[in-house]
Amino acid sequence: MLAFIGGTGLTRIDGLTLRKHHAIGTRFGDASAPVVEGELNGAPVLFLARHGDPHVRLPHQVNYRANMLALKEAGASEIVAVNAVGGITADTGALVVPEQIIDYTWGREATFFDDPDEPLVHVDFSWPFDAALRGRLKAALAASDAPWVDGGCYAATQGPRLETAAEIRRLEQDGNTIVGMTGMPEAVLARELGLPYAMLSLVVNPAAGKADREITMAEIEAVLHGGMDRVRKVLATLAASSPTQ
Ligand SMILES: CSC[C@H]1O[C@H](OP(=O)(O)O)[C@H](O)[C@@H]1O
Ligand code: HPA
Repeated sequence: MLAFIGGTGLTRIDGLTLRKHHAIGTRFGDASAPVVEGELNGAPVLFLARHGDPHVRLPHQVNYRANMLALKEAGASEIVAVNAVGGITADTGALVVPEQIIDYTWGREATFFDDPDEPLVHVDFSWPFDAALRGRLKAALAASDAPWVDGGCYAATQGPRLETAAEIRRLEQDGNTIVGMTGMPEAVLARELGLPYAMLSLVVNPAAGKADREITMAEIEAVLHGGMDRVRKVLATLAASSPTQ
């Protein structure tokens, strides 16, 4: 089943008809919220609120391993993760389907291979996002009237504070185009579980130093409101066009 992870501004999906809740405890603890199973645009889907419902867990407090395992146990066969991001070179309001990711987080539980008695696998992560799933996501975006960007690199920072202007300059020199706090270890855990994973990122503010003003939650929330409505439409188009599994 196609699964969605919603982040800031996407704690629930309007239009998702509820079938059941999976309250799954994993060997790593509980997921942020029960996994919702339902129907979106006539298609079966799963949904998980990354930060909980209501949104209570900060990015460094999310139990990413429990979230990903709970989705797999609920029947996820592929995952589209939605993120709010700052724009380094991408414009505010744009939807981005990144092609690469760089991990600047620290101290997070970032692997399932933590048991010395179990065989260790060094997963290939050259191309962190699934090409076929990205392709279907891009087709859904092309059918929408939303401005969107194909490609770019997501910088995963530790948070919960926003970055300094100097940090953003460094991230830009590294080749990053957008910045958020949750892409890692989520993306690599999906890879370790063998789940195709792609990200749909909404640019909610110019990254630090990219506009001549401070970043305020009020400006972010103003963009989130309309932006997540566009995201919901894209997800509904994607669900309806996805092979049922
Ligand atoms: C200023 S909002 C920061 C918050 O929003 C993003 O969350 P998510 O990726 O779950 O949409 C960002 O990573 C931070 O957690
Ligand atoms: N930086 C990091 N994460 C974010 C930002 C940002 O500017 N905006 C939304 N999430």
